[in-house]
Amino acid sequence: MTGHGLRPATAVLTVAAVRRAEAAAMAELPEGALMQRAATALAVVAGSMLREICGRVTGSRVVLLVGAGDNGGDALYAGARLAARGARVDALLVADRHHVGGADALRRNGGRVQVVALGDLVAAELVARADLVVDGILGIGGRGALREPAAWLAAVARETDVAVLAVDLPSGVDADTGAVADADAVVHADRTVAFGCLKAGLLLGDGALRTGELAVVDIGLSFDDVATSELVVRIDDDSAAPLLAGPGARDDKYTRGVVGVSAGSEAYPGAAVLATAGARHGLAGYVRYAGHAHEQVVAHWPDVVARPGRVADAGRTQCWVVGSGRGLDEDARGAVLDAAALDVPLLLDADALTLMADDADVRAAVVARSGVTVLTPHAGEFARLAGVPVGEDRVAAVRSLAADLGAVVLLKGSATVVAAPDGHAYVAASAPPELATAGSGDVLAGLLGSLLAHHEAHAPLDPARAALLAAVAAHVHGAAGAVAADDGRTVTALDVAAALPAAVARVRRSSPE
Ligand SMILES: NC(=O)C1=CN([C@@H]2O[C@H](COP(=O)(O)OP(=O)(O)OC[C@H]3O[C@@H](n4cnc5c(N)ncnc54)[C@H](OP(=O)(O)O)[C@@H]3O)[C@@H](O)[C@H]2O)[C@@H](O)CC1
Ligand SMILES: [K+]
Repeated sequence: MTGHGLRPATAVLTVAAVRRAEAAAMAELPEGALMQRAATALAVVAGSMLREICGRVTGSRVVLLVGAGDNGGDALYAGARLAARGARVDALLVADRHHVGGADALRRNGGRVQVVALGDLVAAELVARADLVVDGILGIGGRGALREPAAWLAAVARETDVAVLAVDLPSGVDADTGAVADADAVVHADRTVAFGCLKAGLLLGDGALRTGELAVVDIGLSFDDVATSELVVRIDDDSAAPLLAGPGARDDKYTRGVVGVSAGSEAYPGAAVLATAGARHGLAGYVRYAGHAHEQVVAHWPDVVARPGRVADAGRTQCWVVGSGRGLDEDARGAVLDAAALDVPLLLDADALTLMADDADVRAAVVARSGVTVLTPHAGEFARLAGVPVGEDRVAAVRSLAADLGAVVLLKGSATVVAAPDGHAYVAASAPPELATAGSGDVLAGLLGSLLAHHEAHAPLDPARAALLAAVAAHVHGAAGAVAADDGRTVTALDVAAALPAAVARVRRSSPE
């Protein structure tokens, strides 16, 4: 795959791919043009932050933390622009070398440049009293935790609560994984301006917690030559909207897709209610339920056709969802094996994943399937399936398990990562923390199964498209969480399900380019 159709806000590139895209762009442009684009965009965001913080740029106090590389260069040139607009700009050099052209530009516009040593109280005072600190210590060239004196100044900024704008990436965060080697030696940004594209470290792991509000600026990088293995596609409203189109005038309930749900049990009827709640709003025209909680399901949702029998006898569907609260007994095992034997897409969640991890025959039956299989583990279930914990590189871990099992894997988390066996990978990173509530995953499973059934009814799914739909479902689920949590409301899984129609409508309203 190539990156045609990607935008800076949806393309998540590895550092190696950024470097190549950067080199290709530079070869076409005058010397330094990319850095000037980056610095211009950075100065615009810094200017708007300063206006929010102190009403104007003129007379505001800006401190640049400047490392050895081009990240520091961006900060220095942006600082020069702010100085030209009347800001009092101090650059604190924290490495043994710096971008000379950037420092000269800053000086020419009236800014000050000084080298800082560990314990330099004048520098600490400048940071503590600044209206805005610009973090140009490390960008995509950074490795590991911040060194001194940068770590110390970052701590001063954290402790004094001064506003921080990170250049490209909060320094101390691993660009490719979001790993933070030392929680005491990392910048905590209020905003981050990323250049050209996203990096996984801005969305995943501890990095996501240090990024603050994220802006991605177009500096003219092309994504045409980015390999699948170097790319993760971030799902936003614009990319999700085309996959959420409503029914056509000629559709009936069957052509819209039939989704089957076998979730819940006598012990856990709630999971059945929640999974079917999600399935009712995922575009399928018909929801079947097969399992022991059929009475509770019908009591909640009269539109769901719910029966106590086996999956194999439930009638035709374009996707089965099996797992949540279904249990681990022989009957539940039979439901997984029945569904695995059908050639329609199959989504396995929760208990079905535990069965798959613990029972070699179940695992073999799932791996041997010809139809598309989607697995939706949380981190604990992932570890049981993979035999190792997720680790710091979530994208690599998900790609690896997807390839091993020949299945689409959706790893739930504050950002949800999805990969297909061929390496196509997606991230949905807009879910509010309120989604971390019991039963929310059951709603997601039903929603995704319904979306899979709907699309399968129109054209047979391949794993890469199923992975895209999985990420779209996670995005819509996140949007529903945000709708449910609006105005500070508390959120239960049923509230998330109830908010799905409004979330779908919100995403549909976005107008792709
Ligand atoms: N991509 C694009 O299109 C564009 C990119 N642009 C910008 O360039 C940035 C990348 O610049 P870059 O390559 O110079 O790397 P950068 O991150 O500034 O510094 C790395 C230096 O820091 C050092 N160092 C490493 N780890 C360290 C640590 N833990 N603690 C302390 N020091 C550490 C390491 O030195 P070493 O230790 O190896 O001697 C190395 O020299 C990018 O993020 C973006 O802002 C834009 O200008 C235009 C378009
Ligand atoms: K930075």
